[in-house]
Amino acid sequence: MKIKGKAYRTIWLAPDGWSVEVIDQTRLPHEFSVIPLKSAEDAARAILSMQVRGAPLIGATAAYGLAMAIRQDASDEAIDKAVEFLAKQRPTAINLRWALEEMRRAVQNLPREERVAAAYKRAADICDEDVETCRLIGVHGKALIDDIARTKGNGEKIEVLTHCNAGWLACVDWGTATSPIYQAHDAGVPLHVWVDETRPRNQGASLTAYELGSHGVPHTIVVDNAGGHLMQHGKVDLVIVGTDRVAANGDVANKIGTYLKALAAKDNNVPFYVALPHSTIDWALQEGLSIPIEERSADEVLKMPGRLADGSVVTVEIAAPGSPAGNPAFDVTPARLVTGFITERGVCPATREGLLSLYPERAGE
Ligand SMILES: CSC[C@H]1O[C@H](OP(=O)(O)O)[C@H](O)[C@@H]1O
Repeated sequence: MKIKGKAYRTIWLAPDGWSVEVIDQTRLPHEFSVIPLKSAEDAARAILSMQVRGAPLIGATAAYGLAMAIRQDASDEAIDKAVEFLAKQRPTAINLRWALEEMRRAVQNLPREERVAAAYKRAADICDEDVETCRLIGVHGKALIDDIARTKGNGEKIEVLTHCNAGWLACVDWGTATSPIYQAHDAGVPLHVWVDETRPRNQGASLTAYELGSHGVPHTIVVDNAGGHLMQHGKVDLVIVGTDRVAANGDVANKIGTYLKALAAKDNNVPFYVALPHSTIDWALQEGLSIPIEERSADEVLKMPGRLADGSVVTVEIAAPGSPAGNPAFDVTPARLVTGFITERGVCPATREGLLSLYPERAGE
């Protein structure tokens, strides 16, 4: 997507042809900072610190991290070690493990001297595939928005609520939950987005609002606890969120607070859709409550970054000194609360049968 008229992806090969550059998302929205990643260790650090974040982008970053590791040592042992080192950085998004296994498959049967080129090719393809996959998610999601617009009638604005950031900053481009929004907006569909701030790291207020504002999409930041109220008062026509892992039965792991939004949507008969690429489906997992939920630092709850009037960015304490804090980073929304999935292959019910209708090659797994 474009920032100040310049088109960006979230990760790209540096001019040296072997390292990569990424946008440091911990500096947004106050500072647009591009940082180099020159090793698997750099990639791991960027993933853990959330300089890069979002399931597809975590996978893409790890793919290049592994390619850089293979450039250093293409032995089977080194590859296995680098895969496990990168995979352990964040446990919930299945895209991390998916991308690393895709990379391993791309090189494992090759002679060592061919592995570096094959690794960089697969990492580049993972990025290119993600861009097209997210574009297609937008195509199918826009059709859904068009249907709602027809039902709502007389050109009224479509009100969409989203949680966290499942935008182009969480992917290589387009985003998952935001791709339908961008494509509908660009097609002239009148819409407005309620942006959940998404405590504790405020990916909504800091990243989704930054994205939508840069693209000219009308939006309003709201506190996480406002969503139910907005739905109760008929101010939400559709909820679209992203996901970090979908179990084979349709249960959805996503940013903490998603489950509560889904409960409010169910109670108010608001359609609740989850946008995802194929790489986010965990076909080996039969239900969602066994999805590992990342527990992050208490400091993310107890402290918050902000910009002072002089433009400097500081971190301030926002809680009672000495109080402990819990920080589960994700929750699991049962499939029964999900209206449907928006994927690159189309829209389906949030069931195993629904997923298999779009991915029949997975039957029998
Ligand atoms: C398209 S994946 C976006 C997904 O990732 C976010 O988590 P995090 O910011 O911690 O990486 C959030 O769950 C989004 O829905």
